[in-house]
Amino acid sequence: MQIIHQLKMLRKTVSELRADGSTVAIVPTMGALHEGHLTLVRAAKQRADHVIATIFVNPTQFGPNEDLDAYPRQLAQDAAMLEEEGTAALWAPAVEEMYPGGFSSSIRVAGVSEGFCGADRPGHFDGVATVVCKLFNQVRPDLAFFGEKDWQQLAVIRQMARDLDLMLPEATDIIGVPTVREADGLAMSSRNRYLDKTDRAAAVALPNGMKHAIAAITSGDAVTEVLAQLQKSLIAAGFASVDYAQLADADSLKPLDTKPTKPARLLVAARIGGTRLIDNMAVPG
Ligand SMILES: Nc1ncnc2c1ncn2[C@@H]1O[C@H](COP(=O)(O)OP(=O)(O)OP(=O)(O)O)[C@@H](O)[C@H]1O
Ligand SMILES: CC(C)(CO)[C@@H](O)C(=O)[O-]
Ligand code: BAL
Repeated sequence: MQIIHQLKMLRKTVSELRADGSTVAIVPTMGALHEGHLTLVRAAKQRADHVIATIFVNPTQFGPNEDLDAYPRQLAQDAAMLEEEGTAALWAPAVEEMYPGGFSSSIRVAGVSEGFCGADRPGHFDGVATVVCKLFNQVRPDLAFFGEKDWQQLAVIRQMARDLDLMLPEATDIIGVPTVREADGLAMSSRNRYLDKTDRAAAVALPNGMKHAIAAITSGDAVTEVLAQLQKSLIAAGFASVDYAQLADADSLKPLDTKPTKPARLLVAARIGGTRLIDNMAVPG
């Protein structure tokens, strides 16, 4: 597996991989890889001849008081895991390679980026959309794989790709991969490693509370009461605060206050021991 830090070299590698008509899939990440990321790589390998993984801790998607500096960086370990999965190349640019001096563009995806994490993390999805658009232009993949764990991110990327003509038939098809969970149900996330033992044990209240809430909504309980109860149960379990716990249309992410009549999503972000965890689950409509 080639580890590439220069855009010039990336372009050369991509054209070599494509020379015989092979297809290329991209798996964008911020590194600190876990089984969730590797599942994306495996899904990509099944659908494309070659997989290019990217590792870039993108400064423009972090707010001023967020964990940009603390975010785990372990390139050698990540590279070994990707190599094991048969990844063709790892694109790991430095910040200056991605954002050379004078960089001054930004992509804003209105609507779908505005509530939920977009409301709690101003500018976050502008940073995500801009860097993902750059990654697509740098690699020009046939397929791109993202996790459903970041449901709103996936919706933002799909909207951007539609709006800016980045999707098939001429360019990139975007594939969402279901959330990979720990044995107790907690969604895998690089940030789980911030949790101490007590908070890690308490964090299981998030998926458990969500499952309970979905069962209650499905059986006809009032949505607003169920969501209020979910928030209370998270605080009782040891979460410090709940940024949002909301039912929404699965595609448009428009909030819903009543039992859904078409596929919906329960989305939650909550903080425990200084760590912000997100999760989402399907709610049948
Ligand atoms: N548990 C998971 N299951 C499926 N996909 C995942 C999972 N965790 C992350 N991904 C996906 O991997 C890609 C890279 O995500 P990222 O590197 O931010 O990892 P992360 O674990 O989500 O980290 P963070 O703690 O920053 O949220 C994204 O498309 C993300 O949705
Ligand atoms: C898509 C992404 C790699 C863009 O930096 C990031 O937001 C992530 O890891 O989910
Ligand atoms: N997994 C989403 C990237 C972020 O939280 O910045």
